[in-house]
Amino acid sequence: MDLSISSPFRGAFPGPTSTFILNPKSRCSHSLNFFKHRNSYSKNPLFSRQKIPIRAQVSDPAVDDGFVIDDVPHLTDFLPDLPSYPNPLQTSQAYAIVKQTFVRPEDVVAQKIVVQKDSSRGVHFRRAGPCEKVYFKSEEVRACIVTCGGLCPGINTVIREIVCGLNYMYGVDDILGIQGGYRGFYSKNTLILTPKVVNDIHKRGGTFLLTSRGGHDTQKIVDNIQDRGINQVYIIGGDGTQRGASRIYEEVEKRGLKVAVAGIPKTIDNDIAVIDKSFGFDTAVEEAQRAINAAHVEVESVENGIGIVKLMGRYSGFIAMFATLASRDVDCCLIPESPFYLEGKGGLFEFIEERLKENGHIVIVVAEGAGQEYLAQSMQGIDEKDASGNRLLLDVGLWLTQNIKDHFTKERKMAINMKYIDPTYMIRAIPSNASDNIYCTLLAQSAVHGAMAGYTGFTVGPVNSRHAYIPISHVTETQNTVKLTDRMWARLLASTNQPSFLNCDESTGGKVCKDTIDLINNMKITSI
Ligand SMILES: Nc1ncnc2c1ncn2[C@@H]1O[C@H](COP(=O)(O)OP(=O)(O)OP(=O)(O)O)[C@@H](O)[C@H]1O
Ligand SMILES: O=P(O)(O)OC[C@H]1O[C@](O)(CO)[C@@H](O)[C@@H]1O
Ligand SMILES: [Mg+2]
Repeated sequence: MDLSISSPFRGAFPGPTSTFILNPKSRCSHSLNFFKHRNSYSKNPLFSRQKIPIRAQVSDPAVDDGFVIDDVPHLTDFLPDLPSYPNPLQTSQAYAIVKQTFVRPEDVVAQKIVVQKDSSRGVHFRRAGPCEKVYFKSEEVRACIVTCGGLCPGINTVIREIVCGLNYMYGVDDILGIQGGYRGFYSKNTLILTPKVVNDIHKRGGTFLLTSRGGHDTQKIVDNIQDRGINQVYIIGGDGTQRGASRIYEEVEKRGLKVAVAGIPKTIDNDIAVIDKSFGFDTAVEEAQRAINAAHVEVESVENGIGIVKLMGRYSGFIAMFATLASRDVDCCLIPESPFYLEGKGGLFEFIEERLKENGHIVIVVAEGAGQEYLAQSMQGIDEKDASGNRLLLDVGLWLTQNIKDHFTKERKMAINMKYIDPTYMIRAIPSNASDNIYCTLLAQSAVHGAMAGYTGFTVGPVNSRHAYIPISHVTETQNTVKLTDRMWARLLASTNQPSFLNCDESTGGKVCKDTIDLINNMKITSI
C-alpha cells in the first residue's frame, strides 16, 4: 500500500518527492479525505497511527526526505457523512482585513527545528488556527469545559477565552462549566457560562470551575456527555488529565458520537511532552523569585546564613532550574533528575562549607521531587499516593534542613543560621502574568478553532513557537524532564558553579555517582 499515491493530502507538501499538485479549491475538506484514509490504515499494524512517513513510502530511496506528519483525528474519520459549513469568521469583523484568515490544510509545524543539510525532515504537526470549513453550525454547538489536577496560574484565563472565543468568533451561546474535575461530569450540576459570567475571572488565581484528582470514570463521563447533548468537550489539565481525555476521545469514537474532544495542557511543572512550555510556568518562576530573594536577604544579613527554598516539581525540575537561572542569588539547585549526595568529596556539605567561607552565606533551591530516594531510605514504609495515583512526596526541604543543621552544628561544630522557605502553593495559586495571559488566549482560541473544524483527540500547544494540534496520545507517551545532557543544565552549572555530583568517591557518594552516570548513559542526547 503506497500512501504517497492514495493520499490526496500528500501532494500538499512540496518537496523533492512531491509530484501531486494540491487542488487550489480544496481546503479543509481535502485534508479530511486524508484522515479518513489514515484512520483506516491505523487499524493495519503495519502503519503506526501517529507516524505515517508520507514521503518515506516512495519507491526511490534516493529522494526519501523523511517527512512525517503526526496528524490528529477528525470527526469524519468515523462519521464520514458529516456536512461541513463555511466558517463564520469569513464574515467576522475581527478578521475582516486579515490577509490570510484561514490556516491552509497543508500548513504543518516541524517538531525539530535545528537540522543539518542532509538530515531527515522529521515529524510535523498540523498547524493550529481557523479552518475554512467548520463541522458545527453555531446554534448546534453545546460545549463544556472542565479543569482537572493541580492549580496553575492562567486556568481562569483559558476558561474565559474559550467562552469568549466560542461566543464572539463562532456565535456559540450554549456553554457549560463542569464543576470539580472529571467526577463533576456525573456528580455535580453544571454552570452556564457566558462572556458576562467569566468576564473578570482571569484576574483571580485558581479555577473558577473547581478541580479534583481521581474520579475518572470513562463510561460515566461519556454517558453524561451523551445524555446532556454535549458535542464539544474542552479539557484543561496536566499529563494525567490528558490521559483521561484520550480515554474519553476513544470512547466517543467507539460510540460514533459527534463530539470533538480538545485538550489544553496545564501544569506548572512543565512536564508535558512535545510543547515548548506549559502556561503558568513563567508566572510560577517569576513568583519563585520573591521567595528566593527573601531567602537571600535573610541569609546575607546574618553570619553563616543558609537559605533553603523548596519549589514545586514532582518529577521535573524545570521550575527550580529556571528560577535559579533567573535569580543569580542561588548557589545550588537540586532537582529530581540529578541525584546528589551530602557527605564526602564533591558532596553538598563540602560545597556549603566552601561558600560559607567565601561569601558568609548560601542559598539552595530544591525541587520537591529531589532526593526522594534518600528520604525513602530514612522513612521506610511510607509510600502514599494521591487520588489520581501520583506518589505523595516526602518533604525534602525539612529533611535537607535537618541534615545540614546536624552536620554543621554537631559534626563540624559551626554555628549556622538556617532559614527554610516553603512557598510551594504560593507560586501556583496566583493569577497569570501578562505573557502567560496572552499565551492562554492563544491556546483557548486554537482549541476552539480546532473543535469547530471537527478535529478531535487533540492537544493544542506551541511547538517551536508555532501553535499546533498534537494527537493527545503523542503528548501522553512521555514526560518532559530536565535532560542532564542538554546544554541548559550545563548553563545552570556554569552559572551557579555548583558541584555536578559526578565526582565519584567510593567511600561516600560512590553509589549516587554511579546512579547518575547510568542515568546519563541511558538518556537520549538532545540539546536546547
Ligand atoms: N491514566 C489515566 N486514565 C484516565 N484518567 C486519568 C489517568 N491519569 C490521571 N487521570 C485523571 O486525570 C485527572 C488529573 O490527573 P492528575 O491528578 O494526575 O493531574 P494532572 O492532570 O497530571 O495535573 P498536574 O500534575 O499538573 O496536577 C484525575 O481526575 C485523574 O483521575
Ligand atoms: O498538593 P496537590 O494539590 O495534590 O498538588 C501538588 C502537586 O501538583 C503540582 O503542582 C503539579 O503536578 C506538583 O508540582 C505538586 O507535586
Ligand atoms: Mg501530572
